[in-house]
Amino acid sequence: MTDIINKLSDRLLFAIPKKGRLHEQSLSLLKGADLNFHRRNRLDIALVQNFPIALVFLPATDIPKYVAEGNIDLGITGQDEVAESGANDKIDEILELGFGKCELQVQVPVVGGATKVEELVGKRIVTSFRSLVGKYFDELDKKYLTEEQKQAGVKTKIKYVSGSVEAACTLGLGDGIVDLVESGKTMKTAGLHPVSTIISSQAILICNKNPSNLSLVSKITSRIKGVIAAQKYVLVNYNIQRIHLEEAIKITPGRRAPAISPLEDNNWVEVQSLVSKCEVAEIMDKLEEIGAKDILIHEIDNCRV
Ligand SMILES: Nc1ncnc2c1ncn2[C@@H]1O[C@H](COP(=O)(O)OP(=O)(O)OP(=O)(O)O)[C@@H](O)[C@H]1O
Ligand SMILES: O=P(O)(O)OC[C@H]1O[C@H](OP(=O)(O)OP(=O)(O)O)[C@H](O)[C@@H]1O
Ligand SMILES: [Mg+2]
Repeated sequence: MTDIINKLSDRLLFAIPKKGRLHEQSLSLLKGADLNFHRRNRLDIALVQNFPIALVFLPATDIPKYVAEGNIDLGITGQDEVAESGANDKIDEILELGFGKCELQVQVPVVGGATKVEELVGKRIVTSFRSLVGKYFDELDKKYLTEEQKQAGVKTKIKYVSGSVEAACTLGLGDGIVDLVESGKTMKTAGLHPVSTIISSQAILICNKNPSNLSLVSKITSRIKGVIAAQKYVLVNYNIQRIHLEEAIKITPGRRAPAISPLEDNNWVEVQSLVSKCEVAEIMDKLEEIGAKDILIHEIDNCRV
C-alpha cells in the first residue's frame, strides 16, 4: 500500500465507482480509452501504467464530494449523485456517458396508495436521496399544506434508508418512497407505481474546477468521447448506381459527407458513411428500396469524430 501512496504525487487522480451499476461500464470505458492498470485485490487505488494517472475506486455517492473538495481531479458518477451532493457549483460536468440512465421517481402502493403526489404532503416518504427529496417536498409543502397545518408545524417527513427502498411501504415505514427506476421491474414487483419524476439521470464524467493537469484531462476526455462515439455509430458500405446516388446521399449523409469511390463499372459507385447505430436497420431498408447492393455494416472499435 505505502509503495503505491508514495507514487501518487504528480499523478492525476481519477475516481471510478467501486461497485454497483456504474462499475463495469466505467471499466469498459477505461479499457476502450487504453488506460492500462492492474488493481491489486482489495486495494482501492491502481496506478495507470501508460499515463501519470492513479485510479481511485470509491462509492459513486461519494465521488462528487471528493471531486469538489478533495484532491480528486476527475470522476465518473451519476447526475443524480451530483444533484444530491449539492456540489454542482464546485465541479464541471464534462461529458454525458450514455449509460446508467434512470429516473428518480416518487412511488406509491398501487393498492390503497395516493393517486397524486400532492396527496403525500404531510405524510412519510422513505428514500436514500435525503437532500433532493427534502427540497422537492419542501416546495410541495409550501404549495399544498393549509395555513393551519403549516402553523401546527406539519411537514412531510423524509426518512433515510440506504438501500432496498422499495420495501419501505410494505413494511410500514412510509406512505411513499423515492428511488431510481430504470426498467421499472423493481417498482412493479414491490406493488408500487410512479406518481411523479424528480430528475432524470445518466452517468457523467466530472472534473474539479482546478484539475492538477488540464492537458491530461483534455486528452482523457477526448479518448472517452471517442469510445462513446464508437458505440453510437457504425460504418455502412454499399454499392449504388450513379443515377440513384443523390437519393442515397440523402439516406446516408454521414457526419460531414459520405466518401464516394468509383467502381470499375462506371455506372456504379461505392459509398461509405457513418450512421447512427439505432437507425441502422431502417437505413438498410431504405437503401435496399433504391437499389443499393452489397450493403455491409462495420462495428467501430474507437474513433474521433
Ligand atoms: N437501476 C438502475 N439503472 C440505471 N442506473 C442506475 C440504476 N440504479 C442506480 N443507477 C445509477 O448508478 C448510480 C449508483 O447506484 P448503485 O445502486 O449502482 O450504487 P451503489 O448503491 O453504490 O451499489 P449497490 O446498490 O450495489 O450497493 C446511481 O446513483 C445511478 O446514477
Ligand atoms: O427499474 P429497475 O430496472 O428495476 O432498477 C431500479 C432499481 O435499481 C437500483 O437498485 P439496486 O439494484 O442498486 O439495489 P439497492 O436498492 O440495494 O441499491 C434502484 O435503487 C432500484 O431499486
Ligand atoms: Mg443501489
